[in-house]
Amino acid sequence: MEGKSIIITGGATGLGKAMAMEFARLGADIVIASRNLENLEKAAKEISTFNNKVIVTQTDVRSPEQVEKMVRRAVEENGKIDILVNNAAGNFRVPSLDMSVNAWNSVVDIVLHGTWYCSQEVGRQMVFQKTGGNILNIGSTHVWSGNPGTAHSTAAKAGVLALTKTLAVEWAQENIRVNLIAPGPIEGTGAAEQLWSTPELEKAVLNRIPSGRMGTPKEVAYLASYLVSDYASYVTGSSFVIDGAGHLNKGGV
Ligand SMILES: CCCCCCCCC/C=C/C(=O)SCCNC(=O)CCNC(=O)[C@H](O)C(C)(C)COP(=O)(O)OP(=O)(O)OC[C@H]1O[C@@H](n2cnc3c(N)ncnc32)[C@H](O)[C@@H]1OP(=O)(O)O
Ligand SMILES: NC(=O)C1=CN([C@@H]2O[C@H](COP(=O)(O)OP(=O)(O)OC[C@H]3O[C@@H](n4cnc5c(N)ncnc54)[C@H](OP(=O)(O)O)[C@@H]3O)[C@@H](O)[C@H]2O)C=CC1
Repeated sequence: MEGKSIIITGGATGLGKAMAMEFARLGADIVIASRNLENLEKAAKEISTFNNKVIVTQTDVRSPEQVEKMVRRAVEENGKIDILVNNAAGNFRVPSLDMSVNAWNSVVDIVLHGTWYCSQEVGRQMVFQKTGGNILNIGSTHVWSGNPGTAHSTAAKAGVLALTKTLAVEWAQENIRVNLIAPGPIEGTGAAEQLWSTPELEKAVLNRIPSGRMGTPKEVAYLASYLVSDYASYVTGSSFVIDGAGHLNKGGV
């Protein structure tokens, strides 16, 4: 990945930071973008231990203007963009019948609209560069299984899956690959804080996973590294589940 210029939204925490660390270890230059500047600067210090270039840009992906600024900054600093990882997301548990309009909008705006704004802006830049490139979206297994209490996130991630396939087909002629990783529950992340914060919930989540444990952020970062690298040069429009078989029937009677 030496010389590759990679933007990771939500790259200061959780899975985004794990991907940023692994891509940096492999030699890439990293741009991390999210809202909390303190988190961004703290993460940048850690990511830059690999002696590569790390840029932070305070960005709310819900704002097309801020996304445009993020892309401009990345190009100013690194001369181009090779890879975008749409990882920023919001989620919380709320029964569908109690969900306010703002609650629905806040999650759909981050997950679906944010992914679209970033993809379109970066896609335009990649076409302008005539270099091709690739986009990796972070989805979720609950798109297929459903997940009571997170209707906003489930619906938005389903939109991201459909967008992945559509852009893969539309942009293949531009040599832009678009893929998606669908993680199941991963330990030590923002999802853990939002979705299984009590021991009872954690036990219930664990009980559904045939492998008997949650995934780690590093395991997701390894899969991401493959997908954004040239090893995956013929892989586009695909989604990859990483969940210890959690989306399958656990078996037994
Ligand atoms: C389990 C099996 C696993 C199954 C497998 C695992 C699947 C996991 C899939 C996906 C996982 C993830 O995405 S995990 C990602 C976790 N990380 C995050 O969420 C980090 C980012 N989150 C955030 O910034 C916030 O939580 C978020 C609310 C989304 C956005 O913040 P904002 O400041 O923009 O929004 P706010 O103004 O605070 O709130 C907007 C509205 O939402 C409402 N709202 C906010 N939190 C609420 C809550 N807990 N319950 C009800 N309503 C809430 C507020 O009251 C507002 O509505 P009104 O009062 O009406 O105005
Ligand atoms: N961890 C898990 O078990 C699973 C995670 N996923 C997906 O993995 C990805 C990472 O989640 P995870 O690491 O758990 O969660 P985190 O909460 O650690 O990461 C979410 C990141 O998104 C950023 N973000 C949120 N809203 C915005 C916004 N409006 N603009 C820019 N950045 C924003 C946050 O930073 P800030 O608040 O500073 O803006 C934060 O860094 C998400 O796409 C999530 O849906 C999917 C399935 C399971």
